[in-house]
Amino acid sequence: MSKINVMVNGLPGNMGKIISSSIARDDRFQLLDASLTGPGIPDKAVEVEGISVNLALPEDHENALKAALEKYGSYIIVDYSHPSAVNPNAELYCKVGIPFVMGTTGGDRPALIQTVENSGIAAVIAPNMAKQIVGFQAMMEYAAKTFPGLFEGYTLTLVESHQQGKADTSGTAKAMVSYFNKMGVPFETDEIVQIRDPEQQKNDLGVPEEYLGGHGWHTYTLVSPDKTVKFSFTHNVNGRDIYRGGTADAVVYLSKKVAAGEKGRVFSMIEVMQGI
Ligand SMILES: NC(=O)C1=CN([C@@H]2O[C@H](COP(=O)(O)OP(=O)(O)OC[C@H]3O[C@@H](n4cnc5c(N)ncnc54)[C@H](OP(=O)(O)O)[C@@H]3O)[C@@H](O)[C@H]2O)C=CC1
Ligand SMILES: O=C(O)C1=N[C@H](C(=O)O)C[C@H](O)C1
Repeated sequence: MSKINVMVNGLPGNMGKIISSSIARDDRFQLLDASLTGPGIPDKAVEVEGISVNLALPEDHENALKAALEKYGSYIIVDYSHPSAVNPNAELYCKVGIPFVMGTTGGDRPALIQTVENSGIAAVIAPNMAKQIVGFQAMMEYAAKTFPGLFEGYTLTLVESHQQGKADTSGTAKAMVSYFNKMGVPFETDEIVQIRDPEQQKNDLGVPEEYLGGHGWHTYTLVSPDKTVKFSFTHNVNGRDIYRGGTADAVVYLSKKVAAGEKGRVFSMIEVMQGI
């Protein structure tokens, strides 16, 4: 079976490094020797598992995508870049005609979906590629659909902790808010409590020292109107390894959808995991 060509954008960032390495080591995929990077990156190339990956600055992004088409023919993009890049990168992918997996959070999410739906390509878009967290999301989606208003009158607190350099509020947390809203809890994403102070993370939360630079901790707490009942849901991720498997599954899934002729379609990670 021929390999799936994959361009990982967002090198030399945290996720760009870990995902490109994972793709390069997986014999289902061929990592492309080019990656779109950000304006602040001085390096011309980075080495990934023995592959010298050329880094294209924003002014060269379109040329880099087209050059990769010339060199590799078809390929799929995995984007783990920056919230500010979500919409412009997606617009460029759609303009050049490259299907993509968008792991980057933030940006204008309704506009992101509209861009793909108005295009001739397909995409997988998900704020969290960890399959177990996607499974939890699916449970929340089921509860919200099956028992709307379930937590009417309850109050929600949502606390998320990430590494100090994280550019945005947790996209995972924002996605979960919509399920609680459907279950009768009025809550706005600007009420999400973000913890970014390493000392607080280490001393108060108990984030292990070695993961202060890369973790994603989320706790959702619901308390009844008379305060006699409390529900708490927590998912704490240390490091970034957990995102590898879901990202690979999303690439394989999208490749099959492209081969089936899907155009103008956005797929979620729940659909990827259901294989539908
Ligand atoms: N879906 C999921 O499961 C997960 C999603 N994420 C998300 O992935 C994103 C990246 O996270 P992380 O790797 O930690 O962030 P980093 O800041 O470590 O890396 C981001 C990289 O992208 C570069 N960049 C900036 N603008 C562009 C652009 N227009 N095109 C390509 N690259 C660009 C940055 O360059 P510069 O330094 O110049 O800005 C930087 O090198 C975040 O949105 C995060 O929330 C993270 C983990 C899991
Ligand atoms: O920036 C991160 O690290 C993560 N970002 C994603 C998000 O914003 O939800 C997923 C995970 O929490 C890690």
